[in-house]
Amino acid sequence: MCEMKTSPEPEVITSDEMRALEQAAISSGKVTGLELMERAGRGVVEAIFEEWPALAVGQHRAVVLCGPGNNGGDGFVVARVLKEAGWDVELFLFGDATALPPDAATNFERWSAMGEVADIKQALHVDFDACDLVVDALFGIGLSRPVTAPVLRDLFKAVSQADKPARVAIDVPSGLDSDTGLPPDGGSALRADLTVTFHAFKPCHQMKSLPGIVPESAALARYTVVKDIGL
Ligand SMILES: NC(=O)C1=CN([C@@H]2O[C@H](COP(=O)(O)OP(=O)(O)OC[C@H]3O[C@@H](n4cnc5c(N)ncnc54)[C@H](O)[C@@H]3O)[C@@H](O)[C@H]2O)[C@H](O)CC1
Ligand SMILES: [K+]
Repeated sequence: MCEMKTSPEPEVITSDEMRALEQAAISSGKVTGLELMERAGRGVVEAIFEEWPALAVGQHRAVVLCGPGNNGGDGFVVARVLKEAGWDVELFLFGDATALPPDAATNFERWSAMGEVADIKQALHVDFDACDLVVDALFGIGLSRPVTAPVLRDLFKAVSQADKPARVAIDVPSGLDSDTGLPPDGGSALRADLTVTFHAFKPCHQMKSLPGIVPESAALARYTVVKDIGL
């Protein structure tokens, strides 16, 4: 069952509509992509503390999984904000840090000044049941093909099967197409307990079930919340 915590009239927009809104705001000079990313990352942390108030106090352990695009960029912001709050944060990157898009690269640098960036393969050695939080910043609305990389398939299974950690997806549970809510061509998808999306719901957040998805990679988000990023 996928519930959406929403205002009376939940707005739903497509990923193309979201990109157009972001681009218009940036082109108008109203805001920069970097500022939108900062607001997004801070909105994710806010949503985490609202959903799990116990995490808002004291020290906890987070694992942040970053991808090669701006969804990963949001993950670098989340990692930095949690570290600044006194958390123990481990960050793993899937992709080439030198090929990150500009805003993500800036946040890669900001994170690198305070913490390590390990290769995603190292995340397979993490005991996820010793973590309080796993942040999925691998893919958002830019997923363009099935997730088939073996390291990601193995990682998705390990995270999905862990009992302890709160699993939070940034924007979209990775591996799902944000407009269909399904993994393209039977690729893998990462389970989320909470998805934090921005400005408005996307069609994937309405999915009641994921027909045909491989059970152990069930990606159905229990809850989706929308955070305003000032668009
Ligand atoms: N645009 C903005 O100002 C903001 C965006 N936000 C966040 O950005 C993502 C969308 O970022 P984008 O770079 O367009 O896409 P992704 O990060 O989701 O992924 C693209 C990246 O991943 C590669 N890729 C796609 N599919 C696969 C695959 N199956 N296997 C391997 N690699 C894949 C692709 O080649 C790209 O390199 C959005 O969701 C938000 O999280 C901010 O939140 C707000 C500002
Ligand atoms: K994600």
